[in-house]
Amino acid sequence: MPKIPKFKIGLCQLSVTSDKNINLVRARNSIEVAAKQGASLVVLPEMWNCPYSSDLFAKYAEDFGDNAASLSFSMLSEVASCQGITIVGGSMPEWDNGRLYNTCCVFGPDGKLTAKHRKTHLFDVDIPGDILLKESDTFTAGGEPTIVDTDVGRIGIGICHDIRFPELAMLYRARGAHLICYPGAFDMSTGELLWELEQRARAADNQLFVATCAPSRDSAGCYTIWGHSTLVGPFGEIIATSGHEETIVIADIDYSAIEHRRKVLPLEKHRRGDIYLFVDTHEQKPWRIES
Ligand SMILES: O=C(O)CCC(=O)C(=O)O
Repeated sequence: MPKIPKFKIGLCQLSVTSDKNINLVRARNSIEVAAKQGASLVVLPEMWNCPYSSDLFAKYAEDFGDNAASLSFSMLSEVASCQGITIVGGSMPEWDNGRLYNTCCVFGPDGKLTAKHRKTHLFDVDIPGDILLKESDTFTAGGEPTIVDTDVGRIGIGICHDIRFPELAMLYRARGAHLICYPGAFDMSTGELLWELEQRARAADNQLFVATCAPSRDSAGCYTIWGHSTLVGPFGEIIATSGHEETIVIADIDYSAIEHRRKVLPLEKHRRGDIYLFVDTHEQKPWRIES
């Protein structure tokens, strides 16, 4: 069990502009307000410091290896330590050795980086008359799942399209995650139908908490964002959610609900591994839990 079984989470749904400095100031303010309202874990949206636009990712990207040069990285680290909170830092475009990644950095209450997740499933989509996007033209996909022990429990990280893959969430559950955080930026075409469904499915199937955080609809970028940052409990129930405008969702998490749900409905015992295979990639790859 984590050090704090009960705590408040803050989901900062931010309006992203084309001015990175403004985005940094807004994100910092929002994190501070969430912390003042009692949040010990704050989650930011996918691409909170850069408009969601393939032609801009490279321009806004920073190299997190050289902390001093990365304004966004330093800001998150500093505000985490000033407020004494854990931050799941949404995602930002990252340069590393000439490659561009869509990356989520997690910071502990001492301001230290505890984990880094690079979006593993890139969003390549072509729905005629609706949406055409090929993230893989711009980004390199991350090669690893990311699970991290924090002051507020064991957290698995996914970014947006990663939520569509139940296998990743199953893996996090198998490794003892209490909560999966998915910074995301679903657009209007798949958002209305699937954003909530995917979150509730990942939470209900795995009997754990799922938190998502998106930019607000008025954000700059190449497509219109659905919004609706949400916290879902281990029975698939929506605990708190938002509309599409800039806001902060503050909600209580009580991890004893996980134990309770798993006791009254022991899905792990019902699982029929004899008729289907749950491939635990732990067998194939050494597993690393960051802390
Ligand atoms: O999977 C989807 O429908 C949306 C994914 C997405 O918007 C993203 O990964 O940025």
